[in-house]
Amino acid sequence: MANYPQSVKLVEVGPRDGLQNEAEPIPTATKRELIHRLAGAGLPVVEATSFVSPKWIPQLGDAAELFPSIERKAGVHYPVLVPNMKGMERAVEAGVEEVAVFTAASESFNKKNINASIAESLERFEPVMALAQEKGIRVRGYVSCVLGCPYEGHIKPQAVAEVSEKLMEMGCYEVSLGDTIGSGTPLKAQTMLAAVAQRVAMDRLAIHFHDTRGQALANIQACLELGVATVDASVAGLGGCPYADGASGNVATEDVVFMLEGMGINTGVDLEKLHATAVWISQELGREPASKLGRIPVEKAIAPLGWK
Ligand SMILES: CC(C)(COP(=O)([O-])OP(=O)([O-])OC[C@H]1O[C@@H](n2cnc3c(N)ncnc32)[C@H](O)[C@@H]1OP(=O)([O-])[O-])[C@@H](O)C(=O)NCCC(=O)NCCSC(=O)C[C@@](C)(O)CC(=O)[O-]
Repeated sequence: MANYPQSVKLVEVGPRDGLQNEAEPIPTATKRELIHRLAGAGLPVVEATSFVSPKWIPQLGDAAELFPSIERKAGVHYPVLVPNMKGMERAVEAGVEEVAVFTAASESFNKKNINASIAESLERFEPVMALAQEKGIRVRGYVSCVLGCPYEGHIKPQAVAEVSEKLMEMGCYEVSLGDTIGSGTPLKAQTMLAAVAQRVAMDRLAIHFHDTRGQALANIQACLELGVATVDASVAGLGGCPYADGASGNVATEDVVFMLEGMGINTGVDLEKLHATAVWISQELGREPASKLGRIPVEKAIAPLGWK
Protein backbone atom coordinates (compact mmCIF):
# COMPACT_ATOMS: atom_id res chain seq x y z
CA MET A 1 0.00 0.00 0.00
CA ALA A 2 1.23 3.46 -0.84
CA ASN A 3 2.00 5.75 2.06
CA TYR A 4 -0.69 8.42 1.53
CA PRO A 5 -0.76 11.54 3.74
CA GLN A 6 -3.40 11.59 6.50
CA SER A 7 -4.54 15.05 5.50
CA VAL A 8 -4.17 17.31 2.49
CA LYS A 9 -4.17 21.11 2.38
CA LEU A 10 -6.33 22.24 -0.52
CA VAL A 11 -5.52 25.56 -2.20
CA GLU A 12 -8.65 26.84 -3.91
CA VAL A 13 -7.68 28.81 -7.02
CA GLY A 14 -11.16 29.25 -8.56
CA PRO A 15 -11.63 32.98 -7.95
CA ARG A 16 -8.25 33.70 -9.63
CA ASP A 17 -7.14 30.94 -11.99
CA GLY A 18 -10.75 29.90 -12.50
CA LEU A 19 -12.13 33.29 -13.48
CA GLN A 20 -9.14 35.00 -15.13
CA ASN A 21 -9.96 33.65 -18.57
CA GLU A 22 -13.72 34.32 -18.54
CA ALA A 23 -14.65 36.45 -21.53
CA GLU A 24 -17.75 38.18 -20.09
CA PRO A 25 -17.19 40.65 -17.22
CA ILE A 26 -18.17 39.11 -13.87
CA PRO A 27 -19.54 41.54 -11.25
CA THR A 28 -17.18 42.17 -8.32
CA ALA A 29 -20.02 41.21 -5.96
CA THR A 30 -20.22 37.75 -7.57
CA LYS A 31 -16.47 37.24 -7.14
CA ARG A 32 -16.72 38.30 -3.50
CA GLU A 33 -19.66 35.95 -2.89
CA LEU A 34 -17.67 33.09 -4.46
CA ILE A 35 -14.72 33.75 -2.13
CA HIS A 36 -17.02 33.89 0.91
CA ARG A 37 -18.76 30.64 -0.04
CA LEU A 38 -15.46 28.82 -0.59
CA ALA A 39 -14.07 29.92 2.77
CA GLY A 40 -17.43 28.99 4.31
CA ALA A 41 -17.12 25.48 2.84
CA GLY A 42 -13.89 24.98 4.80
CA LEU A 43 -11.21 25.67 2.17
CA PRO A 44 -8.13 26.78 4.16
CA VAL A 45 -6.63 28.82 1.29
CA VAL A 46 -8.68 30.79 -1.24
CA GLU A 47 -6.58 32.54 -3.90
CA ALA A 48 -8.65 35.66 -4.30
CA THR A 49 -7.50 37.55 -7.40
CA SER A 50 -4.39 38.89 -9.10
CA PHE A 51 -2.74 42.30 -9.24
CA VAL A 52 -1.45 41.89 -12.79
CA SER A 53 -1.80 44.34 -15.65
CA PRO A 54 -5.52 44.81 -16.46
CA LYS A 55 -4.44 45.11 -20.09
CA TRP A 56 -3.26 41.51 -19.91
CA ILE A 57 -6.03 40.08 -17.68
CA PRO A 58 -9.04 42.43 -17.92
CA GLN A 59 -11.32 40.10 -15.94
CA LEU A 60 -9.34 40.67 -12.72
CA GLY A 61 -8.93 44.41 -13.22
CA ASP A 62 -11.16 44.99 -10.17
CA ALA A 63 -8.64 43.45 -7.72
CA ALA A 64 -8.06 46.71 -5.81
CA GLU A 65 -11.81 47.09 -5.28
CA LEU A 66 -12.51 43.41 -4.59
CA PHE A 67 -9.78 42.49 -2.14
CA PRO A 68 -10.49 45.05 0.63
CA SER A 69 -14.21 44.17 0.46
CA ILE A 70 -13.65 40.50 1.38
CA GLU A 71 -14.83 39.55 4.86
CA ARG A 72 -11.82 37.49 5.82
CA LYS A 73 -12.54 34.39 7.88
CA ALA A 74 -10.12 33.66 10.73
CA GLY A 75 -7.62 30.94 9.83
CA VAL A 76 -8.18 31.23 6.07
CA HIS A 77 -5.42 32.56 3.80
CA TYR A 78 -6.29 34.74 0.79
CA PRO A 79 -3.20 34.97 -1.47
CA VAL A 80 -3.17 37.09 -4.62
CA LEU A 81 -0.91 36.85 -7.69
CA VAL A 82 1.65 39.60 -8.32
CA PRO A 83 3.93 39.66 -11.39
CA ASN A 84 6.14 42.65 -10.51
CA MET A 85 6.75 45.51 -8.09
CA LYS A 86 3.79 47.50 -9.39
CA GLY A 87 1.49 44.57 -8.59
CA MET A 88 3.09 44.14 -5.18
CA GLU A 89 2.59 47.80 -4.30
CA ARG A 90 -1.06 47.61 -5.35
CA ALA A 91 -1.50 44.41 -3.32
CA VAL A 92 0.08 45.95 -0.21
CA GLU A 93 -2.18 48.98 -0.61
CA ALA A 94 -5.19 46.64 -0.72
CA GLY A 95 -4.14 45.01 2.56
CA VAL A 96 -3.01 41.53 1.47
CA GLU A 97 -1.24 39.17 3.86
CA GLU A 98 -0.02 36.71 1.25
CA VAL A 99 1.05 36.96 -2.41
CA ALA A 100 2.12 34.50 -5.08
CA VAL A 101 4.84 35.17 -7.64
CA PHE A 102 4.82 33.15 -10.85
CA THR A 103 7.34 32.04 -13.40
CA ALA A 104 7.81 28.95 -15.57
CA ALA A 105 10.10 26.09 -16.48
CA SER A 106 9.68 27.14 -20.14
CA GLU A 107 11.29 30.29 -21.55
CA SER A 108 8.76 30.62 -24.37
CA PHE A 109 5.73 30.36 -22.09
CA ASN A 110 7.17 32.88 -19.65
CA LYS A 111 7.74 35.35 -22.47
CA LYS A 112 4.11 35.00 -23.60
CA ASN A 113 2.69 35.09 -20.08
CA ILE A 114 4.69 37.83 -18.38
CA ASN A 115 6.89 39.20 -21.14
CA ALA A 116 10.11 38.12 -19.42
CA SER A 117 12.69 35.35 -19.57
CA ILE A 118 12.89 33.08 -16.53
CA ALA A 119 15.98 34.94 -15.27
CA GLU A 120 14.32 38.34 -15.82
CA SER A 121 11.23 37.22 -13.93
CA LEU A 122 13.34 36.12 -10.94
CA GLU A 123 15.11 39.51 -11.01
CA ARG A 124 11.72 41.24 -10.96
CA PHE A 125 10.76 39.22 -7.89
CA GLU A 126 13.78 40.38 -5.86
CA PRO A 127 12.28 43.73 -4.77
CA VAL A 128 8.89 42.01 -4.37
CA MET A 129 10.44 39.54 -1.92
CA ALA A 130 12.22 42.36 -0.07
CA LEU A 131 9.00 44.35 0.36
CA ALA A 132 7.18 41.17 1.42
CA GLN A 133 9.76 40.52 4.09
CA GLU A 134 9.57 44.10 5.32
CA LYS A 135 5.76 43.92 5.58
CA GLY A 136 5.58 40.35 6.95
CA ILE A 137 3.76 39.09 3.85
CA ARG A 138 4.06 35.38 2.99
CA VAL A 139 5.09 34.55 -0.60
CA ARG A 140 4.08 31.46 -2.53
CA GLY A 141 5.82 30.59 -5.81
CA TYR A 142 4.37 29.06 -8.96
CA VAL A 143 6.24 27.25 -11.71
CA SER A 144 4.21 26.77 -14.91
CA CYS A 145 4.63 24.19 -17.67
CA VAL A 146 6.17 21.55 -15.40
CA LEU A 147 4.99 18.67 -17.61
CA GLY A 148 4.92 20.29 -21.01
CA CYS A 149 4.76 23.62 -22.78
CA PRO A 150 2.41 24.67 -25.58
CA TYR A 151 5.38 26.26 -27.39
CA GLU A 152 8.35 24.03 -26.47
CA GLY A 153 6.78 20.61 -25.87
CA HIS A 154 8.67 18.40 -23.43
CA ILE A 155 10.13 20.11 -20.36
CA LYS A 156 12.98 18.45 -18.49
CA PRO A 157 12.30 17.67 -14.80
CA GLN A 158 15.70 19.21 -14.04
CA ALA A 159 14.53 22.56 -15.43
CA VAL A 160 11.53 22.44 -13.07
CA ALA A 161 13.76 21.48 -10.13
CA GLU A 162 16.17 24.35 -10.83
CA VAL A 163 13.60 27.12 -10.97
CA SER A 164 11.70 25.69 -7.96
CA GLU A 165 14.89 25.70 -5.90
CA LYS A 166 15.59 29.31 -6.91
CA LEU A 167 12.12 30.41 -5.78
CA MET A 168 12.68 28.75 -2.40
CA GLU A 169 16.12 30.35 -2.07
CA MET A 170 14.51 33.72 -2.74
CA GLY A 171 12.18 33.24 0.22
CA CYS A 172 9.00 31.51 -1.00
CA TYR A 173 7.48 29.28 1.69
CA GLU A 174 5.99 26.88 -0.88
CA VAL A 175 6.26 26.20 -4.60
CA SER A 176 3.28 25.06 -6.66
CA LEU A 177 4.11 22.93 -9.70
CA GLY A 178 1.70 23.75 -12.53
CA ASP A 179 0.80 21.36 -15.32
CA THR A 180 -0.52 24.37 -17.21
CA ILE A 181 -1.81 22.55 -20.28
CA GLY A 182 -2.76 19.28 -18.59
CA SER A 183 -0.44 17.16 -20.68
CA GLY A 184 1.07 15.17 -17.81
CA THR A 185 0.37 11.52 -17.07
CA PRO A 186 0.86 9.78 -13.69
CA LEU A 187 4.33 8.27 -14.09
CA LYS A 188 5.70 11.44 -15.72
CA ALA A 189 4.17 13.47 -12.90
CA GLN A 190 5.92 11.22 -10.35
CA THR A 191 9.25 11.50 -12.19
CA MET A 192 8.99 15.30 -12.28
CA LEU A 193 7.95 15.56 -8.62
CA ALA A 194 10.71 13.20 -7.49
CA ALA A 195 13.29 15.32 -9.35
CA VAL A 196 12.04 18.53 -7.73
CA ALA A 197 11.92 16.87 -4.29
CA GLN A 198 15.67 16.24 -4.60
CA ARG A 199 16.12 20.03 -4.36
CA VAL A 200 13.05 21.23 -2.41
CA ALA A 201 11.56 19.41 0.60
CA MET A 202 8.33 17.60 -0.28
CA ASP A 203 6.41 19.40 2.47
CA ARG A 204 7.20 22.69 0.66
CA LEU A 205 5.73 21.52 -2.65
CA ALA A 206 2.21 21.76 -4.02
CA ILE A 207 0.75 20.24 -7.19
CA HIS A 208 -1.45 22.15 -9.63
CA PHE A 209 -3.08 20.12 -12.38
CA HIS A 210 -5.29 21.21 -15.22
CA ASP A 211 -7.66 18.52 -16.45
CA THR A 212 -7.36 19.23 -20.17
CA ARG A 213 -6.84 15.58 -21.05
CA GLY A 214 -8.67 13.94 -18.13
CA GLN A 215 -5.46 13.03 -16.30
CA ALA A 216 -5.64 15.31 -13.29
CA LEU A 217 -7.07 12.98 -10.61
CA ALA A 218 -4.76 10.15 -11.66
CA ASN A 219 -1.81 12.54 -11.54
CA ILE A 220 -2.81 13.76 -8.09
CA GLN A 221 -3.10 10.22 -6.76
CA ALA A 222 0.32 9.35 -8.21
CA CYS A 223 1.90 12.41 -6.57
CA LEU A 224 0.22 11.70 -3.21
CA GLU A 225 1.98 8.33 -3.29
CA LEU A 226 5.27 10.24 -3.18
CA GLY A 227 4.12 12.17 -0.12
CA VAL A 228 3.01 15.55 -1.46
CA ALA A 229 0.23 16.94 0.75
CA THR A 230 -0.78 20.28 -0.81
CA VAL A 231 -3.09 20.27 -3.82
CA ASP A 232 -4.40 23.21 -5.86
CA ALA A 233 -7.89 22.91 -7.34
CA SER A 234 -10.67 25.09 -8.71
CA VAL A 235 -14.35 24.87 -7.82
CA ALA A 236 -16.53 23.57 -10.68
CA GLY A 237 -13.34 22.95 -12.68
CA LEU A 238 -13.22 26.59 -13.72
CA GLY A 239 -10.07 27.85 -15.32
CA GLY A 240 -7.50 28.24 -17.99
CA CYS A 241 -4.59 30.50 -18.81
CA PRO A 242 -5.08 32.84 -21.80
CA TYR A 243 -1.35 32.67 -22.57
CA ALA A 244 -1.24 28.85 -22.78
CA ASP A 245 -2.85 27.75 -25.99
CA GLY A 246 -5.04 24.74 -25.27
CA ALA A 247 -5.17 25.22 -21.50
CA SER A 248 -8.56 24.33 -20.02
CA GLY A 249 -9.99 24.12 -16.53
CA ASN A 250 -8.18 23.18 -13.37
CA VAL A 251 -9.02 19.93 -11.68
CA ALA A 252 -12.35 20.48 -9.90
CA THR A 253 -12.11 20.94 -6.12
CA GLU A 254 -15.27 18.89 -5.47
CA ASP A 255 -13.93 15.94 -7.47
CA VAL A 256 -10.63 16.13 -5.56
CA VAL A 257 -12.41 16.29 -2.19
CA PHE A 258 -14.60 13.31 -3.11
CA MET A 259 -11.52 11.29 -4.05
CA LEU A 260 -9.42 12.31 -1.04
CA GLU A 261 -12.11 11.86 1.60
CA GLY A 262 -13.07 8.56 -0.04
CA MET A 263 -9.44 7.48 0.44
CA GLY A 264 -9.63 8.41 4.12
CA ILE A 265 -7.55 11.57 3.62
CA ASN A 266 -8.87 14.53 5.61
CA THR A 267 -9.42 17.85 3.79
CA GLY A 268 -11.56 19.73 6.32
CA VAL A 269 -13.97 20.65 3.52
CA ASP A 270 -17.77 20.39 3.73
CA LEU A 271 -18.49 18.68 0.42
CA GLU A 272 -22.20 19.58 0.37
CA LYS A 273 -21.42 23.28 0.74
CA LEU A 274 -18.70 23.01 -1.88
CA HIS A 275 -21.05 21.20 -4.27
CA ALA A 276 -23.65 23.93 -3.79
CA THR A 277 -20.98 26.55 -4.54
CA ALA A 278 -19.96 24.74 -7.73
CA VAL A 279 -23.59 24.64 -8.90
CA TRP A 280 -24.16 28.29 -7.93
CA ILE A 281 -21.08 29.76 -9.68
CA SER A 282 -21.80 27.68 -12.77
CA GLN A 283 -25.33 29.07 -12.88
CA GLU A 284 -23.90 32.58 -12.50
CA LEU A 285 -21.65 31.89 -15.50
CA GLY A 286 -24.51 30.33 -17.46
CA ARG A 287 -23.18 26.82 -17.80
CA GLU A 288 -22.97 23.41 -16.17
CA PRO A 289 -20.10 22.65 -13.78
CA ALA A 290 -17.10 21.13 -15.57
CA SER A 291 -16.69 18.71 -12.66
CA LYS A 292 -18.16 15.21 -12.60
CA LEU A 293 -19.61 15.64 -9.11
CA GLY A 294 -21.17 19.03 -9.81
CA ARG A 295 -23.29 17.54 -12.60
CA ILE A 296 -24.96 15.05 -10.27
CA PRO A 297 -27.71 16.40 -7.96
CA VAL A 298 -26.28 16.73 -4.47
CA GLU A 299 -28.66 14.18 -2.90
CA LYS A 300 -27.39 11.54 -5.34
CA ALA A 301 -23.81 12.76 -5.58
CA ILE A 302 -22.74 12.42 -1.98
CA ALA A 303 -25.11 11.20 0.70
CA PRO A 304 -26.25 7.68 -0.17
CA LEU A 305 -22.99 6.22 -1.38
CA GLY A 306 -21.36 5.10 1.85
CA TRP A 307 -18.57 7.06 0.32
CA LYS A 308 -16.40 7.67 3.35
C1 LIG B 1 3.97 41.20 -16.10
C2 LIG B 1 3.30 42.15 -17.07
C3 LIG B 1 2.73 43.37 -16.32
C4 LIG B 1 4.34 42.63 -18.06
O1 LIG B 1 3.71 43.31 -19.13
P1 LIG B 1 4.47 44.41 -19.98
O2 LIG B 1 3.51 44.89 -21.02
O3 LIG B 1 5.79 43.87 -20.43
O4 LIG B 1 4.75 45.45 -18.82
P2 LIG B 1 4.99 46.98 -18.73
O5 LIG B 1 5.79 47.16 -17.50
O6 LIG B 1 5.49 47.51 -20.04
O7 LIG B 1 3.51 47.54 -18.45
C5 LIG B 1 2.49 47.64 -19.41
C6 LIG B 1 1.33 48.40 -18.81
O8 LIG B 1 0.77 47.67 -17.73
C7 LIG B 1 0.90 48.39 -16.50
N1 LIG B 1 1.24 47.44 -15.45
C8 LIG B 1 2.37 46.72 -15.35
N2 LIG B 1 2.30 45.92 -14.28
C9 LIG B 1 1.11 46.16 -13.69
C10 LIG B 1 0.48 45.63 -12.55
N3 LIG B 1 1.04 44.67 -11.80
N4 LIG B 1 -0.73 46.08 -12.23
C11 LIG B 1 -1.35 47.03 -12.98
N5 LIG B 1 -0.79 47.56 -14.09
C12 LIG B 1 0.43 47.12 -14.43
C13 LIG B 1 1.99 49.41 -16.74
O9 LIG B 1 1.86 50.51 -15.89
C14 LIG B 1 1.74 49.75 -18.20
O10 LIG B 1 0.62 50.59 -18.28
P3 LIG B 1 0.57 51.78 -19.38
O11 LIG B 1 1.77 52.64 -19.08
O12 LIG B 1 0.65 51.10 -20.73
O13 LIG B 1 -0.75 52.43 -19.11
C15 LIG B 1 2.16 41.44 -17.85
O14 LIG B 1 2.74 40.51 -18.70
C16 LIG B 1 1.16 40.76 -16.97
O15 LIG B 1 0.46 41.39 -16.19
N6 LIG B 1 1.04 39.42 -17.12
C17 LIG B 1 0.14 38.62 -16.29
C18 LIG B 1 -0.38 37.46 -17.07
C19 LIG B 1 -1.22 36.58 -16.18
O16 LIG B 1 -1.77 37.02 -15.18
N7 LIG B 1 -1.32 35.29 -16.56
C20 LIG B 1 -2.11 34.36 -15.82
C21 LIG B 1 -1.53 34.00 -14.50
S1 LIG B 1 -0.31 32.71 -14.58
C22 LIG B 1 -1.22 31.28 -14.60
O17 LIG B 1 -2.40 31.30 -14.74
C23 LIG B 1 -0.50 29.98 -14.37
C24 LIG B 1 -0.68 29.43 -12.94
C25 LIG B 1 -0.05 30.37 -11.91
O18 LIG B 1 -2.05 29.33 -12.60
C26 LIG B 1 -0.01 28.05 -12.80
C27 LIG B 1 -0.22 27.13 -14.00
O19 LIG B 1 -1.32 26.60 -14.21
O20 LIG B 1 0.74 26.96 -14.73
